[in-house]
Amino acid sequence: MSAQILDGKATAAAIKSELATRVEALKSRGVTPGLGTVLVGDDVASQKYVAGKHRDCAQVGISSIQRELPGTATQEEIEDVVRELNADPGCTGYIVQLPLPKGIDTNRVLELMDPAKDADGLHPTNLGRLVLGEPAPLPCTPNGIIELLRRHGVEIAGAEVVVVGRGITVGRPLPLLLTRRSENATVTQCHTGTRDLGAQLRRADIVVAAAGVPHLIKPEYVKPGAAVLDVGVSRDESGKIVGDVHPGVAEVAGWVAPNPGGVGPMTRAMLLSNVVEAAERNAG
Ligand SMILES: Nc1nc(=O)c2c([nH]1)NC[C@@H]1CN(c3ccc(C(=O)N[C@@H](CCC(=O)O)C(=O)O)cc3)C=[N+]21
Repeated sequence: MSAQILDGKATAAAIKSELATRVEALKSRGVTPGLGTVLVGDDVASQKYVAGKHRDCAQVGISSIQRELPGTATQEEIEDVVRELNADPGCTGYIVQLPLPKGIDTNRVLELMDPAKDADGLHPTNLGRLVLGEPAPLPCTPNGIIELLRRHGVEIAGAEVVVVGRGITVGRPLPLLLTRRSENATVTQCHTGTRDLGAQLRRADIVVAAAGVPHLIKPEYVKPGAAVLDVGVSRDESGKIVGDVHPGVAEVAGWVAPNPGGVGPMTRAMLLSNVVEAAERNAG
């Protein structure tokens, strides 16, 4: 028996069509949401991601603001672009595509962003608001994971969730979202220092693999029927994406989020959602 698919591509398409309706309503009130991207350097993967985000914007009716700087850009030049987008009334929200080139102080750039325009939900002020339970734009990948589970009817309340990874974009913030009263999951956070990963994973109703270690999650670690979401993006010699979840897991799990086609498209949909929400908030 093979697992059912948590279809991120189809779910993201449904969310985008809902967002398009909300954008139309905003436009009839004279407001057009705008998403800005700041891309520094010529990393091919980053260029592809950013291009994808602007394609998404076009589908939903959000206007795109693209800023590109060469890999030789200085700290001051990057910060000037951030200040410019902070001041631009046409820019509802924006992201600084990560990673930034070596030698750039990334945290200094991110802290300079206007938290109200933080489409990633990763500004220190907004992460702080998440801890405090105050309204704020939510981190896109964790929010996308919850939305993907919810829209497939996977029960989160009362579930034992094991999150593998402690990165800033997924592993660290995801447990904060899952343990809110509105989600009510019980969460264990594992990482490369976890003594017996298999023992932790075998208890899990939901596994989120965000460690960036190819095929870390083996079939024998997975409880039959569990939901397993693969957020790992490593690449093999030919440049193909290799996830954190071993392909054999699909024979044991009840649900799997494939990679690609699972969490990635949801991340992009939640980015658009943060921009539309910010525009609605501004419109009053
Ligand atoms: N400030 C910032 N915010 C980010 O959100 C951010 C970032 N920097 N830097 C890089 C990572 C990576 N990331 C992805 C989002 C979607 C897919 C995605 O949609 N992937 C497709 C496939 C894409 C392919 O085949 O290459 C999928 O999973 O089906 C992938 C990767 C966002 N990131």
